[in-house]
Amino acid sequence: MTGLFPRPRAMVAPGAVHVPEWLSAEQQRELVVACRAWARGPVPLRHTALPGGGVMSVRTVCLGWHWQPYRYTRTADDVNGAPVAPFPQWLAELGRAAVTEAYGTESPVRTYAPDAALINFYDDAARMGMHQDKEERSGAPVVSLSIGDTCVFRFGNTENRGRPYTDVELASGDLFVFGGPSRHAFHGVPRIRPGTAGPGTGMSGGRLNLTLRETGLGAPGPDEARQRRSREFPNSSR
Ligand SMILES: O=C(O)CCC(=O)C(=O)O
Ligand SMILES: [Fe+2]
Repeated sequence: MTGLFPRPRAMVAPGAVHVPEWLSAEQQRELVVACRAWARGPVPLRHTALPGGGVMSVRTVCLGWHWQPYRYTRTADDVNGAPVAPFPQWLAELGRAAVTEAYGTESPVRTYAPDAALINFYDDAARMGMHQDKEERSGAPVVSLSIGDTCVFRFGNTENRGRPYTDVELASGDLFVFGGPSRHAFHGVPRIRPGTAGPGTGMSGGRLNLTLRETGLGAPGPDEARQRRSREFPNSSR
């Protein structure tokens, strides 16, 4: 929702860009509908079990690759063993548009090809501790889209969970992209601000966040396939 005061676009750290109100109201509603369908399965929205025995307060479902602490798999072995839902082409295109918005058309990340998404649902009490997104082998940026209640998003440094960090209010429709020198910055969500979402999202409460990532784990790309062919058929010109 457009507030009383415009919230300016900001470079929070080198490579970390906050673009307020990037998604239109219609895009937000469409994403909410899509997330509802993904939350129904084949893998349900669940509190991720942590190695120490606890569970995360956030509920999560994945696309493309299933994330569990601390790896990606094609099946949700810590939930119901089902294959993870596919990562749709339209979401990859939205991810490319987000990266172009953050870094400009001249940026080499025009080739951004996200193949995994974590869809996180936060109720009023949910939080996410400071962590790095580091199970990906690709150095490509992470694209984060927020819908529903505003949260405090803490964006820190690449060394440790503590200061220096910057607290950013992520509201419905906001885009946050972190790549380059900020790709492995610690970040987390210390607080949700209940009841702050506008009425137009189709959500009755809580906060939805989608992070899109390039895992670097997928099927071999053209270069890899070509190298393999030339190993197998050394006289081939391809
Ligand atoms: O909810 C957010 O804004 C951050 C989510 C996040 O950091 C993650 O899923 O790894
Ligand atoms: Fe993260």
